[in-house]
Amino acid sequence: MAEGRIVKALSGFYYVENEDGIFQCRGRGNFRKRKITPLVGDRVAFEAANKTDGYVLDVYERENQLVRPPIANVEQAVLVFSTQEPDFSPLLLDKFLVHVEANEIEPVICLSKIDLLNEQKEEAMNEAEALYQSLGYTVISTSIFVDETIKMLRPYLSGRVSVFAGQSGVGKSSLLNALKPELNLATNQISKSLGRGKHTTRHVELIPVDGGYVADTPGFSSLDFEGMDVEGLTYCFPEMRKRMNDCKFRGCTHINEPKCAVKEAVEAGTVAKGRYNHYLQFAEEIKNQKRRY
Ligand SMILES: Nc1nc2c(ncn2[C@@H]2O[C@H](COP(=O)(O)OP(=O)(O)OP(=O)(O)O)[C@@H](O)[C@H]2O)c(=O)[nH]1
Ligand SMILES: [Zn+2]
Repeated sequence: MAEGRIVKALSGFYYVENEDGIFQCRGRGNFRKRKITPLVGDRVAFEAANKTDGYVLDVYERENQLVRPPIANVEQAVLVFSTQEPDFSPLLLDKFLVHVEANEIEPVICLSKIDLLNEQKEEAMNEAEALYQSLGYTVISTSIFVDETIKMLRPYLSGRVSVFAGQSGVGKSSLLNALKPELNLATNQISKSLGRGKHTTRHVELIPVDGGYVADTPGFSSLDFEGMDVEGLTYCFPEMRKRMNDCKFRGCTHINEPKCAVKEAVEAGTVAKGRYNHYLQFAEEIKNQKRRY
């Protein structure tokens, strides 16, 4: 018996990679009966029939699982946010960070298209960079036209499974192409709709990049707060997590409670007001979601 990782699933085959190569495998082991669907990213036990084919026998327990796209065991999300075209959105970045934290995935914030910066914008981006770094997040600034910035990103991809995430047009495919030119992914909206088209179903594939794997499809295609409560939301903000024992009440949601350390820190300016306001907005969204069900 051997072990490996599913890097592609297509037409009933699982492509399992390990140090001996890639094996085209069928599932064996009553997966349907056991209600297990092997996913791309799964670590599996398999039996090689020869040097190229085999059978998946068992799926190891998952660290996590994204739904759209379906990928298991994602360790890192590269959150791509362009400084311009489209404009940087702190609200959306905070939303992505919450989703990443909730899934126990390590975020890397990538501020893209820095070649488009003007002086005024540059100042705002430097402030954003300082804020997110102060929260403990890794922030990298990139431009596909500046090789050194792409080089900065490479070490973060090594030895782990990553997805790129971020709104349309921020340059996710362009970055992947810059990291691995032979990928030749279509970039920009127009060439994409002419190319693969809407009606071709895409499969997810893990691509080896710099000693790690990157999904060829962006992660986190939906950002609703389904399944999250407000207390869970507080844990997705590092500045609140850090202060959770400082509030008067256990399980403080930092909204209306008296003697709240988070609200005091916002007043004192040691917790960013913008982040706190986003928190309030997400908490409201969660409450409204509950009311609907
Ligand atoms: N100036 C500049 N333009 C860039 C950069 N990266 C990407 N672009 C351009 O931004 C546009 C969108 O890039 P894509 O890579 O298709 O963006 P995406 O995030 O993959 O978009 P979706 O697939 O729609 O989610 C393209 O026209 C790219 O050429 C950059 O670093 N600098
Ligand atoms: Zn509090």
